[in-house]
Amino acid sequence: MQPYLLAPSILSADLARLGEEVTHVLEAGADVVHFDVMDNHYVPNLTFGPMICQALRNYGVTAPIDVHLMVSPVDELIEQFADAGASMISFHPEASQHVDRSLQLIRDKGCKAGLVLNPATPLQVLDYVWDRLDFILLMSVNPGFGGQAFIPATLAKIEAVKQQIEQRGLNIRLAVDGGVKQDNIVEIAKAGADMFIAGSAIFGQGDYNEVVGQFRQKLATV
Ligand SMILES: O=C(CO)[C@H](O)[C@H](O)COP(=O)(O)O
Repeated sequence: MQPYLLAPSILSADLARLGEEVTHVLEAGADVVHFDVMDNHYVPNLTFGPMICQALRNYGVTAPIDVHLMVSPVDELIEQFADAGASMISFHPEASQHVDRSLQLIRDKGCKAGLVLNPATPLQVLDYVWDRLDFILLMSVNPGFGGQAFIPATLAKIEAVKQQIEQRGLNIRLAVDGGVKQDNIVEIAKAGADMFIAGSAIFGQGDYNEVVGQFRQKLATV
């Protein structure tokens, strides 16, 4: 497993120039494109559908696209995003009527499968589906908007999930999303995360070589 993955969230990109923005951030050394799908139902905001994912593939983006579904229900969009070029797909357990089936569907469609836990979601939702998971995404803000502050209680949760992954001897990536910045990424990595989703700390912050380089330098110290 590649040690640390940096996944810029396009929620904070200049959407009028999305193809260029994504290309630049990948050229600067980002690993994964994080795609926040919001339906104005599960969360009070509305963003991108599968057509935009397909448009990025048509534009020439070959990096993994990580689709975070903040929608309910989930199954139809799992199929559509997989067909549109997604590489990783995650959803919130409370948004699916049949979590086990939705996770299986993601793998059946050839993508990596993940569950997303909100800050107040207990870890018990992971029981009985550990073997269906390629990654777990811990939200460190409440979902729906970029630019929020990291919730400090998430650090203990990252440690607890990491411990369970190790105790079970599983090969599951642990991603953290929300309020991830240059000044807290080391603490988040030390707690056990190995994938970092950052929107407002990357897009719109000037030279992406410099910004992505700062994140990389911080991670190199862990
Ligand atoms: O899932 C999200 C919001 O629901 C975003 O990915 C997340 O908040 C990243 O944005 P920022 O880095 O600005 O906090």
